[in-house]
Amino acid sequence: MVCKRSIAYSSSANLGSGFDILSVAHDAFYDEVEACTSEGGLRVVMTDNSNIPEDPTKNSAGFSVLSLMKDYGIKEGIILKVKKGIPAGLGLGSSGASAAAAVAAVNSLFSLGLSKDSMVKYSMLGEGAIAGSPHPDNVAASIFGGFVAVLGERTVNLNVNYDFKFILFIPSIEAKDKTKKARELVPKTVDMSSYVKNMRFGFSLMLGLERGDRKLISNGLNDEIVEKARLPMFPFYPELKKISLSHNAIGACVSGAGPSILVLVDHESEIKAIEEEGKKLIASFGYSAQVKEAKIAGGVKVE
Ligand SMILES: Nc1ncnc2c1ncn2[C@@H]1O[C@H](COP(=O)(O)OP(=O)(O)O)[C@@H](O)[C@H]1O
Ligand SMILES: N[C@@H](CCOP(=O)(O)O)C(=O)O
Repeated sequence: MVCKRSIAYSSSANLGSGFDILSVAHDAFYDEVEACTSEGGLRVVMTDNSNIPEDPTKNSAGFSVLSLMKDYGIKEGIILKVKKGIPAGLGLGSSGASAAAAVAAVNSLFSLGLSKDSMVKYSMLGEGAIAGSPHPDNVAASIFGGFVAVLGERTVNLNVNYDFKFILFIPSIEAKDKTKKARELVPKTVDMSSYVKNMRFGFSLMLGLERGDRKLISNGLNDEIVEKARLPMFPFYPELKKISLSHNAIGACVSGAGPSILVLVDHESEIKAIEEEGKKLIASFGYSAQVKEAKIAGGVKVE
């Protein structure tokens, strides 16, 4: 039996107006996957007591590897041992990280020579299997690391020239098939005024990161379309954003499809006040919340 072990970090996708395009990997949590050769077929073993399905067609890691095995004619059996470190269903790219780690481990186990873009392609198929439609942003961040923009079949890392860190508010809201449901709320058409506003936000964020311009980053962390359509899933978000900005956060946005909220802070921000008042606000809506500080993380690592 030959094995390869990989780890992939959590991520926050969309980053305001970058729905299915922008994402960032952070060191808040990570998943581990060990891929070992074995007897015929593919087996997925969840090595913790998470209630995540072990049926490979219903597991983001399993589905991605099944697609890889088919396309590369891999006849040998594989066992995927998935150790979840990223809580599922909370907007932290949990399903995406498992898929990314699994694809990277199998790529190394069979020396397939996949490019990072190819690993994104296969990992996002796993996302599609559980969220109803494949979205590449979480997996791209887990694979490439840092801030990424998924531009079709190619993912590009954004240059970041500003020193900040993240506060993640992680409410304990259980919602089965959360991202699938959230994606059903996204409008099929948008009006030109919202489209133009969102393009402005997206360009502002990317240019702000590149130029190290705090005001541009702050202006970029907004969204007129998807966050608004999904607001019932995280009703505390508008007030939480106001509190964060009142204590000089750089900006705040929904982490992926939520319910977690990502706040960017720096040396000018009153971090403790943001954390304490934000937690109190979420509690006033009837939810407890974990508050976790994090920094930008690197890409998937294979031992
Ligand atoms: N390997 C996996 N890791 C995490 N969730 C998985 C995995 N495979 C399937 N799932 C399912 O995907 C859902 C969580 O993914 P999703 O709704 O996209 O939320 P998030 O990506 O924010 O964790 C859960 O219903 C979970 O059972
Ligand atoms: N672009 C996707 C991102 C989903 O992120 P997750 O961490 O909530 O799975 C979407 O917004 O649907």
